[in-house]
Amino acid sequence: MGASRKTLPDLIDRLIAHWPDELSGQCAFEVGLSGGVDSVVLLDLLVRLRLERGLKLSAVHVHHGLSPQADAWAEHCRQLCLAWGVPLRSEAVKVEVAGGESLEAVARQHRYRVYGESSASVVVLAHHQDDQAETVLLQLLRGAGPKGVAAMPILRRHAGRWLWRPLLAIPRAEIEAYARWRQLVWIEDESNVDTRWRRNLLRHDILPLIESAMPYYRQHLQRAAVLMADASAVLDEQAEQDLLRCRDAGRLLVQPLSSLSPPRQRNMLQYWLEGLGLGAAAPEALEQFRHQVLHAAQDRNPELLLPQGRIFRYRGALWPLAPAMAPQTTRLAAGVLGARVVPRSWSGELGFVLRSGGLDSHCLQGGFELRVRVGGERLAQQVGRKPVKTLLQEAGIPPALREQWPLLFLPDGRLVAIPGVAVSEEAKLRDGPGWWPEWWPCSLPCSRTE
Ligand SMILES: Nc1ncnc2c1ncn2[C@@H]1O[C@H](COP(=O)(O)OP(=O)(O)OP(=O)(O)O)[C@@H](O)[C@H]1O
Repeated sequence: MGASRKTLPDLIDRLIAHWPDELSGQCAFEVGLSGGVDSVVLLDLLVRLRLERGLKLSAVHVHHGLSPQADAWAEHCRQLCLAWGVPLRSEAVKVEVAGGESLEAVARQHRYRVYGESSASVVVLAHHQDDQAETVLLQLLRGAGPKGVAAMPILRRHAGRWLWRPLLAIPRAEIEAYARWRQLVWIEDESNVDTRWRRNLLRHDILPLIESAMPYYRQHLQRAAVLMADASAVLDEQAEQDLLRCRDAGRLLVQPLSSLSPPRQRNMLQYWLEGLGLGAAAPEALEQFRHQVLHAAQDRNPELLLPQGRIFRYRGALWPLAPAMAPQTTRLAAGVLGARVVPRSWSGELGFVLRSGGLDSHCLQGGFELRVRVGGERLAQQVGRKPVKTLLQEAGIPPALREQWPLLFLPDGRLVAIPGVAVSEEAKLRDGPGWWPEWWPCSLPCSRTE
């Protein structure tokens, strides 16, 4: 095509003009470098800006080992980075598929994990406007809701760093023209022409037809994505507010849920599920469950099976249940008071809130232990010592969760609390608020801290 600098608007100006304010103080940037034209262009642009912007630039290549060309890509990235003086992190990953996941999805999970291990504060990816348009359409064709159709944001947080896609408003054709103008060298991905993949089918057979009638379809789909991102954010805010009314520690109360309109019930349930980390439910299955939760007879315990666990109704509340984890006795230091921790080997999260009837902080000073019930334990109450089993039953804890419910012991072997259920009369603070231990069964894997 032979575009010259005069006829080709320099992408670098666009990059500078749209540099996000959020990144103004950041200097360590790591480019996700596949070796394909998009990420080679992105790296070239940032190399050109390196001095002017004072960037500490590096790149990361994830070696999936899936394609016959995988070694060639890795080598190409190595040579390119050597020539441009860019430190390269090359990470080999083993892509193994289990239980219905696609190879691409697992490879992507590995990539994002590797991005999350970057020492840079900003990871930069080369998705462009055509990628975005394809993603929006694919999400619609899969029957996605606002969150899916919102597709990729230009900037978002990922594992404590920024994930930035500065080329998202640039069409593929402009990126390729730039690459030719700069005489860059890249590797073509042979799988990009295989129209057995839905994305490629869209790219090669369907979108050219759409373009002939609607040349601005990319911008319009990008606009739709931005509108959907707003809609999705508003729905999340609504769900947060509704959860405040319905959530009771780790469970969801059916009574306040039933007072919401059906769309708000669905929205809040979906949002709650996303936060639990048990995997997503198909909207049809969730709707059926919602209906059963509201209408099934009191002696029934309707449940919703999820990829990594289940949700069930028990005595007027919805409970999440992750697969049993064989909890082990776990020592925790007093430093966790006021924080939330996910103890290793326990599928749940422990937290402490200050409230009347809570534990005296003095008795927790030397730390404490979480232990699983072995049977016969008793907790001091106003009148005598009550069996732990009875207290769990009275608190409405479902049988399946009682076996995994933690008991809080002091190092000297005294039982002082059943988190979320009761504290010992002997360890209670009498004058003023003390530490009330709370237990949220089921937890987000990302918040695992102990
Ligand atoms: N092997 C890789 N190593 C490092 N970064 C990569 C690799 N593959 C892709 N990337 C980064 O991700 C960008 C998008 O690549 P690609 O379109 O292949 O990914 P995708 O799977 O379609 O998108 P997503 O990452 O959103 O799932 C690339 O331009 C590059 O910045």
